[in-house]
Amino acid sequence: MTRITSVSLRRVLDSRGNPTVEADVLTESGGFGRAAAPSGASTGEYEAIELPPTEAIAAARRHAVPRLVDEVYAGDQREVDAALRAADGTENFSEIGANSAVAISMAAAKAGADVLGAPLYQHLGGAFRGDNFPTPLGNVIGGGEHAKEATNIQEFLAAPVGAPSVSEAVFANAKVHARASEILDERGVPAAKGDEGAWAPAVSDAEAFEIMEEAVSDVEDELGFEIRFGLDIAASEMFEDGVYHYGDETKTTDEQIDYVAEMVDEYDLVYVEDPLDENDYEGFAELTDRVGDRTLICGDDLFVTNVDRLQEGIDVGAANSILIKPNQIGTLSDAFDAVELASRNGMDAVISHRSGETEDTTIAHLAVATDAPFIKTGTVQGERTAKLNELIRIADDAV
Ligand SMILES: C=C(OP(=O)(O)O)C(=O)O
Ligand SMILES: [Mg+2]
Repeated sequence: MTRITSVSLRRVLDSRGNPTVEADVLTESGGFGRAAAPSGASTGEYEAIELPPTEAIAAARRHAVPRLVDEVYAGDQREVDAALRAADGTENFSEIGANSAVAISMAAAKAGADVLGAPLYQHLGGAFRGDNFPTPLGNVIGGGEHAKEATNIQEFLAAPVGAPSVSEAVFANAKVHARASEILDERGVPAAKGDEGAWAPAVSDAEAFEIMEEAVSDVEDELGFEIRFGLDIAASEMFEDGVYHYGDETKTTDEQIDYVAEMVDEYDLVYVEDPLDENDYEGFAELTDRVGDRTLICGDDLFVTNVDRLQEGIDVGAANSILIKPNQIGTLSDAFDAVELASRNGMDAVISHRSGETEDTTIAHLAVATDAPFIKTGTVQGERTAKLNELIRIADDAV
């Protein structure tokens, strides 16, 4: 029933106005799935290769589509993803593009779910999924590669850890975002928005910490449940010539570790992503050793959703959490392998969007399917609310 009968690929717009790859997968019994590849700006050095969409589409039509159509069952995700890997023939999807691969992989999963009449999270995660929901990490203030002339730290993320439901968590983050805007106004600081819809004011990181603390605590008082915050430092983007650049100032690796450890304690941070350069496993391990008992130290550019890099990290205790971005590795099977390796080693897997997104909602289902403790998918703005609203629908069982 789930035999694939057609795979079509096209260029569509992403949230930055760039073209990206969208895939439609049809099965013999009329199952249909559609998915689009997201795209990063602060991409990790070791990510799978994103090709220009026109090239990725042409290569996938030539190499992948003939291996899928009439050959593979959409209901068998491992078979779909193995066909994509075989069609590509490289380690990093440089032949057909991780953008074509991930779009097809996710579209096939949706087509498989459609045939079974099951919601995607259940098709991917099994019948017992759907009772636990991830806490959304909401990007409230940011800069780095996502906004010019704003903070050095890429993302200040609200984390409504005490929210009684996913819906209340989603609305809490929106309130923190709105409160941060009021505080910026009170301080006379104008703020545009960055790629993910976070405020991108020209303030120092120190001031952003203060604003976050105030916004989070005001909304916590108003709503009556615990809200904390966290960071994506995206430190690889700051690391040049052996030091971390904060505007005109620099920090050595030891100073960076001290700084992050101090911020964890001063602000009771619940989550810190990419605090150090993507090649610095030892630095990650030292920081995790210092503060890993009270916060999540998460590897994004460090691990790039790749089981080999994750295993290296596990071997040295480099983090206690991994960020999962399916397009960093190219297929859902590879992303699941990374989640499973993390969980077998007592690490949390956090599911994430990219800074360039579409209205695709696959990651909301992936987070529920994998029982993720957190999902990072923005706070406001259509391509972010698409995922957040999908989480609310899943919780409401109305998908
Ligand atoms: C979402 C992120 O940004 P990008 O997609 O630009 O890598 C991130 O770094 O976690
Ligand atoms: Mg990151």
